[in-house]
Formats: sequence, structure tokens, C-alpha cells
Amino acid sequence: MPAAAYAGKECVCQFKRGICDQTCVKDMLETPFYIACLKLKGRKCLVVGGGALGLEKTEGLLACDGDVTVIAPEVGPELEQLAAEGSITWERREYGGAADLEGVFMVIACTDDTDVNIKIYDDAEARAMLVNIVDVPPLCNFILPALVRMGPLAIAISTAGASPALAKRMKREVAELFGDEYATLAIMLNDARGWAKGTLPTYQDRKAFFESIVNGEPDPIALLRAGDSAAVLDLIAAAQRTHAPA
Ligand SMILES: C[C@@]1(CC(=O)O)C2=NC(=C\c3[nH]c(c(CCC(=O)O)c3CC(=O)O)Cc3[nH]c(c(CC(=O)O)c3CCC(=O)O)/C=C3\N/C(=C\2)[C@@H](CCC(=O)O)[C@]3(C)CC(=O)O)/[C@H]1CCC(=O)O
Ligand SMILES: NC(=O)c1ccc[n+]([C@@H]2O[C@H](COP(=O)([O-])OP(=O)(O)OC[C@H]3O[C@@H](n4cnc5c(N)ncnc54)[C@H](O)[C@@H]3O)[C@@H](O)[C@H]2O)c1
Repeated sequence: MPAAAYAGKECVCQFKRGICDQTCVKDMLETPFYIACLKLKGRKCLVVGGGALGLEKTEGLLACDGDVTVIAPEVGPELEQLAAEGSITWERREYGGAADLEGVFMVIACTDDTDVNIKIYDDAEARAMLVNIVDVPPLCNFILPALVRMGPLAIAISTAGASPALAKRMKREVAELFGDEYATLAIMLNDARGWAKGTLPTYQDRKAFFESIVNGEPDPIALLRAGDSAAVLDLIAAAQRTHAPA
């Protein structure tokens, strides 16, 4: 349904109950989102709500070594299992207000109670901390992209909320375009970073070294596609000989 079709209808976004003025639909596309990669290891991440969405968000945070606490009176069996094995902390209760955000880096909320979701957003915003109320754009100060992960590579696709379904389709297409060979090459180049930093004196020298391999002939990606990782190691060794100071 085009945005204009919402005007004057009852709002479906769980936030603005009552008559829709389309503000949040327009706001999203006018928001220039700043894309970043966050380090979660050792940081407290709070998930409020323990249904299907609470589980999905918890798994995403655990995959990045977040220190996850779930607050919810009821959770599904998978979250219960994660709590039993000590992978997360489950506080079996309702959200208790701003005190629950003490020391928390990021909160993701997916309760089925709109008033609670709004309160969590307001409490988090008052502390200038990261908050995402799942699927409710006006209650997010960050949104989650669709993700393709391969080893150290992560390709994030955002449509600024215009179409999560399209982001999901693009994820499949991007995964076909960039296969494992890109992750393998990234790891091989990472292995050469210590040498480059210890041997090549300037930023410009190091840039020229890495670009000569990544964009060189023969193409390292084509070699890896052909299963010839030894040839890529030879390429790297040759570039080291060419670029090392005399
Ligand atoms: C990418 C992904 C990541 C993730 O969730 O981790 C994600 N949504 C996913 C799936 C998905 N979400 C929805 C559908 C149904 C089809 C459709 O609507 O298109 C599907 C598809 C499915 O479920 O298969 C419905 C939906 N989502 C939002 C609204 C609100 C609105 O439109 O007002 C509604 C309508 C609710 C309703 O109608 O009631 C809002 C948001 N969803 C976002 C992220 C953020 C913007 C991302 C971007 O920049 O594009 C944002 C703004 C906030 C946020 O939640 O962070 C994940 C991909 C999973 C994957 O990677 O496989
Ligand atoms: N599951 C989906 O695919 C999906 C998709 C889009 C939107 N939604 C909506 O998102 C919300 C969450 O989805 P779900 O499937 O995970 O829901 P769910 O109903 O299975 O889970 C809701 C969770 O919130 C908890 N909760 C309720 N009040 C709370 C409070 N005061 N404090 C802390 N926790 C509280 C409940 O105990 C439960 O664990 C729902 O409103 C749902 O309609 C769900």
C-alpha cells in the first residue's frame, strides 16, 4: 500500500494508535542512517520480551559475544535452555523502569505491550543509549540491517525501513555474488598486515602493497575460485618482494 493510502486510517505501526498521519513512514526515508560495526564483547545487552522475536534478537547478540540479559515474565523453550546453560541471564519478571538500563550498552525490546515498548524507548533515549523496538521505526534510534556473514566479512543491507522484504531478497542475491573466496582472501591479507606494518614505512606504501594484490593480475579471487590458494600466497610473496624497501 503506498504511503498516501494510510492517511486517515487507523495506524498499524503499534506506536501511534489512532488516526495515521504517515509521519513515521516519511521520517524514515528522510533519515540519513550512520552505518557502524559495534563491538559487543563484554558489554551488557538487554532484550526485553522472550517470544520468537526475543529469541531471534538474543541469538544475534550472542553471535557477537554480547553479555545478554533477557527480561520477560515468560520465555520460549530455547531461551529457557540458553539461560539454563548459562549463555544468558533470564530475569523472570516485567520490565521495571529506567533502573533496568543501568550499565546497559544496548536495549532491544519486543514485548507485545505497546505502553511498555514506549516506556523502554523513552527511558533509553533519556540516557542517550542505543534502543531498538523491533519493527517499530519511531521507537528506534538504530535499526537492524539484513546481514550476510562469511568469516570476517559482513555485508549489511538496509533499505532505511522502506522494505525489509527487499533487504531479505538482496541478502540472498549478495550471498551468491560474494562467495567464500572473498572471506578466504580477507584472512590471507590479514595475515600479511603484520608484515606490512613492520616493513613498509608509510600509509601510502602499505596502501599500494595491498591494492597491488587485491586488484592485481592474476586476479586472486579467480585463483581462489579455481581452488589455487598456493598461487595467492605466491602473489602475496611476490608483492612483498616488490614493495619491500631496498
Ligand atoms: C532486515 C531485518 C533485520 C532484523 O530484523 O534483524 C529487519 N526486518 C526483517 C524482516 C522483516 N520485517 C518485516 C517483514 C515483513 C515484510 C515487510 O514488511 O517488508 C520482514 C520479512 C520477514 O519477516 O520475512 C516487517 C517490518 N519490519 C519493520 C516494520 C515497521 C514498519 O514498516 O512500519 C515492519 C512492518 C510490520 C507490520 O506490517 O506490522 C521495521 C524494521 N525492520 C527492520 C529490519 C528495520 C529496517 C531494515 C531496513 O533497513 O530495511 C526496521 C525499520 C526496524 C528494526 O526492526 O530494526 C529482517 C530481515 C531478516 C533477514 O535478514 O532474513
Ligand atoms: N513473531 C513475529 O514474527 C512478529 C513479526 C512482527 C511483529 N511481531 C510483534 O512483535 C511483538 C513480539 O513478537 P513475539 O512473537 O516475540 O511475541 P510474543 O507475544 O511471543 O512475546 C512477547 C514477550 O513479551 C513479554 N512481555 C510482555 N509484557 C512484558 C513486560 N511488561 N516486560 C517484559 N516482558 C514482557 C512476554 O512475556 C513474552 O515473552 C508482538 O507484538 C508481535 O505482534 C511479531
